[in-house]
Amino acid sequence: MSGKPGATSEQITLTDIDVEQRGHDNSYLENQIVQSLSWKNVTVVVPDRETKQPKEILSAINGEVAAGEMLAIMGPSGCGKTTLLNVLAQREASAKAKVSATVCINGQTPPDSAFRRLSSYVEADDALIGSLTVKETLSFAAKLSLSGVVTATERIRRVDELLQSFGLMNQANILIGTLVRKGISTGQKRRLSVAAQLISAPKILFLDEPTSGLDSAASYKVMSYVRNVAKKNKLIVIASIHQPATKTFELFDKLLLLSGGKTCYSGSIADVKPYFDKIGFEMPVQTNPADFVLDLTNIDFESDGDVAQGKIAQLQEAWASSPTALDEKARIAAEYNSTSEPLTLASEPMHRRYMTATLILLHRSFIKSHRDVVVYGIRFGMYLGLAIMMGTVWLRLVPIQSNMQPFTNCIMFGSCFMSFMAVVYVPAFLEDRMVCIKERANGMYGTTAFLLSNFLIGLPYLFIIAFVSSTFTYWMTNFRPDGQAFMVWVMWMYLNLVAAESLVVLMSCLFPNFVGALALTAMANGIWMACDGFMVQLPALNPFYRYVFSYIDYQAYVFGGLVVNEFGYRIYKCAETPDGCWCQWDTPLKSQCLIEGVAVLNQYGYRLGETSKHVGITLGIIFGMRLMGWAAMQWRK
Ligand SMILES: Nc1ncnc2c1ncn2[C@@H]1O[C@H](COP(=O)(O)OP(=O)(O)OP(=O)(O)O)[C@@H](O)[C@H]1O
Repeated sequence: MSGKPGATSEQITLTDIDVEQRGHDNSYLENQIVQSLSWKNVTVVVPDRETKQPKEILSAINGEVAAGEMLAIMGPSGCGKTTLLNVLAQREASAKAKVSATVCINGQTPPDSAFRRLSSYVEADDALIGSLTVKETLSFAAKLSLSGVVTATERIRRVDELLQSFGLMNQANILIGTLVRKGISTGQKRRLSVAAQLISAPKILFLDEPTSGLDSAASYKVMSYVRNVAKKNKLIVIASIHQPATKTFELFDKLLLLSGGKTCYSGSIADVKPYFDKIGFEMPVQTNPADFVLDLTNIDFESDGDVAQGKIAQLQEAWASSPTALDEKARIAAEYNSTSEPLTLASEPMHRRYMTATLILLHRSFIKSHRDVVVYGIRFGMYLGLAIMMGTVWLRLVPIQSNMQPFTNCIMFGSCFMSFMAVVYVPAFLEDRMVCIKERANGMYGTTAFLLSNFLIGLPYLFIIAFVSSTFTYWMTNFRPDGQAFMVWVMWMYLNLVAAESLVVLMSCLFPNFVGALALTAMANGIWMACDGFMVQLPALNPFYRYVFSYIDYQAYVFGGLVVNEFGYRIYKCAETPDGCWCQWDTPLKSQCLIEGVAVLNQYGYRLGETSKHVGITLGIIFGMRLMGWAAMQWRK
């Protein structure tokens, strides 16, 4: 973005007090800072997907919106609406895009941080936590953006005001809805998404397709709530919108119509018809103006491509040379030239207070974790079922030679399957991640607070799962009957679950879509299972798998730890034969027809006395996976 050196007029300073002082008489939402938002020469060039040559997807777009006005950005699919909205909101326009643009508030180009404090962006798809109620959603948004900035009483007042303003008072205590529990309607979710972004009192609101997926009645309702709030508080609203009904279209004050990345109209809604009549595209009476302009600019379904392109070029040229366009350009330039003080921001960016944010997120995750069965409930049930199944399949094994292999198999099955079943966590983590991405982009908190709270909230639940499931498997199977040995078993199972969940988090951060994350986690589990030393003992493992995977295979350390726990300190009876006794392994106790379990450890290459080292390595692997997950989320910013 281009900046402007040496400016002179009123300086915009947004302090904490500034945020708080919005009246106890007036609404806190009231905008007394931003008089106008304008932009000139917004041009975006991307390397074309096929030819790799530079391709202009937005060309020299100008526009302006005053306080209290709502602007609709419209045009056929692919005309550049979202790209423009992203540029105006100072977000990444498109992958590898080169952006040249001047975006001004009151004629000044504010620093990015000031711009972010003054604006909020509501994305096309709602990212809400389904297990929270409507009121809780707003309360957490308030805590995350305003803790330490306004008092708790003021936060509650803001939440109530927003519930009232968006017609959500009657739904305040209703859950938003999860995969297994129906909640509020799609239109109510949209209103809630907008309301949640208003809690920090932005002066400019960007809405990406706020009515997508809604019928015309619900679309009208959403936009009329937005309009009422915007008018009452003099907010600027800029929304990209598809095919609104006449009533919804008329809620807007201005239209910016794009086609092929260029402007075909920019101005008031009231002037749409006169303008198009004047340039020779007469709008029939009783026609929805939104439908009319979209039909005019959409050439996707035209049979004669050259004629259609010619029509679009005619519309673009007509606009570029129109007196209205030239006036608008001159006005924006004059406003830009008349001011010069740089904008400053007095307070620290909110996400710096990550300890506070971590605690608030922990509280929110706690509510989600016990209300939403998908998070831990389903896993608890599955692990319990698996534990009982294992306990009954390998029921009451006595310590005799012929049961040494079944004991080993049970350890292998338990450690691998416990890890594998963590894939059930993928959808819950992806929901949280999506919410985090949006809240982070609006400056509410950072990746560290999110991943730290996500890690901490899992620890007690995973311990409960490990303890309860181990209680069934361990005692029903008849592993070494010793309280301390049981607790060592629980510890390894716990580490296994924490590592498995860390793997899910890493894969979901690297490939944040359901199928991708699921497939990769399953594949990684397959590799860990194959290289954990049971299928092929480590000395015999192919060097590639041995050196690339086996040393970072947490399942290998878990399997080894459990095998040592069972066989390191137990004696088994050899098989009785008609000739007396047959021992599979020679150990010092052979003369007594007994085998020391250590023989099994020798077979697998495990040694006693390495538990602490292996616990340390497993903790290191867990830490490494979490760190890589963090890096992946930061990298995808
Ligand atoms: N790397 C690229 N190579 C070629 N074209 C690209 C590239 N990146 C973006 N585009 C094009 O830029 C245009 C603008 O995309 P954008 O998402 O802003 O459109 P839109 O109007 O919001 O579309 P929709 O209404 O369908 O969401 C699209 O036609 C898109 O195909």
